[in-house]
Amino acid sequence: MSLASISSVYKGFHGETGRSKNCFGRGGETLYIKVPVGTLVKEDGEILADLSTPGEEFVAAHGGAGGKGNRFFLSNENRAPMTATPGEPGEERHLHLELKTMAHAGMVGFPNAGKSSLLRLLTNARPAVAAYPFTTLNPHVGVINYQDHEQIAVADIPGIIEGAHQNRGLGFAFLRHIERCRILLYVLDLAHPEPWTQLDSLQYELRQFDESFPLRPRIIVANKLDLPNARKTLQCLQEKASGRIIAVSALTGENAEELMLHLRELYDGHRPEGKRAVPYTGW
Ligand SMILES: Nc1nc2c(ncn2[C@@H]2O[C@H](COP(=O)(O)OP(=O)(O)OP(=O)(O)O)[C@@H](O)[C@H]2O)c(=O)[nH]1
Ligand SMILES: [Mg+2]
Repeated sequence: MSLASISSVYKGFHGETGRSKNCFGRGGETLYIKVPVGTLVKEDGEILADLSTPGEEFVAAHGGAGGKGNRFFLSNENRAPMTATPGEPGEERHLHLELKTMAHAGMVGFPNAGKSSLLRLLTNARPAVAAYPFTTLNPHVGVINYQDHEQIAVADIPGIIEGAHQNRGLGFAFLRHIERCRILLYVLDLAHPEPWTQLDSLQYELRQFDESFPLRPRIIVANKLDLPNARKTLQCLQEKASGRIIAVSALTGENAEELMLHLRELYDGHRPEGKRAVPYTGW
């Protein structure tokens, strides 16, 4: 992802004083910020602008009015004016620019569910994996490469817990990184005795953030299928949750292909009768 480019232009009247010296009226500079996708936030946290069109420009601070150069004072009476006036100071502002992650699919799940492990299995990304919660502190994006050269970008964000919308755990501000994801992967942990409660909590937290989240195409991914009691827990989960559940093991790679194919189906929007998505063979 390219970083924001910041450009500035002088605003003001350029002039000359005397015969040889150049001088600018002291007007400030107008700062233009060009970002891929991001949010400009004021120091007090107020969102100033949501820049959602890649490459959109935003005037972050206006330059002051320029001063008048000596040419301005040129007249019939005064053919060589030596006067110039200072301009006004420009606007000064401290802004934070938060860049949003862009991916086709976003993974949400409780800490330790195995989101980062899955991203490592499916893509070229290498986020840290560890047996403690909140290992992931920043979003990561990996790309799944399909045999027909189609690519699907998947984002892994820090874990969400119950009450995240009230700032529990790491809060749910990270959800803004998957705001633009068309597809959501709910990653559940089959080591949890009741993963369906995780699903309910996740859906609830997501709805608090954005009403449209629960309406997006989703895949329920039940991870850690390799664990001893996982299949029994999976059966209960299938009875309690609606929609297709894909059980996988990020550890052994079991059913990873099924997950990738289903993701591709959702990505393509539909699967024409009789035509299968192209399996991934790069691993
Ligand atoms: N047995 C087993 N362990 C797994 C599997 N997937 C992940 N783990 C383990 O679960 C722990 C957490 O995995 P992570 O991938 O870091 O989990 P996460 O969801 O990214 O966690 P946070 O970043 O804290 O939200 C690690 O010890 C992994 O080795 C799996 O399929 N089977
Ligand atoms: Mg992680």
